[in-house]
Amino acid sequence: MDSLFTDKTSILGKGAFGLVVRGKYLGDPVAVKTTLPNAEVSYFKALLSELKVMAYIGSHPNVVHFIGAVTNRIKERIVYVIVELSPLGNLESFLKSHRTTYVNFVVNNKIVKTELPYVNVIKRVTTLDFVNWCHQIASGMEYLSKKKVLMKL
Ligand SMILES: Nc1ncnc2c1ncn2[C@@H]1O[C@H](COP(=O)(O)OP(=O)(O)OP(=O)(O)O)[C@@H](O)[C@H]1O
Repeated sequence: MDSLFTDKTSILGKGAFGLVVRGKYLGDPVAVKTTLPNAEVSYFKALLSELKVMAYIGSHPNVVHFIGAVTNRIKERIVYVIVELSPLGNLESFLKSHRTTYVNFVVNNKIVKTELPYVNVIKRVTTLDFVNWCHQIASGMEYLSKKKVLMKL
């Protein structure tokens, strides 16, 4: 696990105090979240809170699935939270990197297209994807909000 901090090829995300890396669990790719060795205690506590929430939330198709956590070194303030890997990373970066190839199906509040011609071999993001993603996000949020009512944070 200490190689987490040296192996740059597997880094999915890194902040001033947190690190998310690609890993494997039972042969499947996963994301492993931890705090950096220099992290302030408040960041470690935030990760523990996140772990507590994730363990409580349970499973929903539109919420990143919690797999488990490595807590045997918790007294040294080292914890690894293991979650499902989102192969395309975070939505904001994905949208930004696809901005130039986006195909708009709506002009002046009217649907002008509903699909792309078959010749488009490269997958392009369209308005239909946006509608789909909005529905998925809303569905995940609805599940979380129902859970929140039941959880005392
Ligand atoms: N399950 C995952 N699969 C793939 N990449 C991930 C996963 N979780 C996090 N990442 C990557 O690591 C970055 C940091 O993740 P982290 O969970 O610390 O922050 P966040 O909650 O996604 O966003 P914020 O930085 O706004 O808190 C994400 O922006 C994403 O690029």
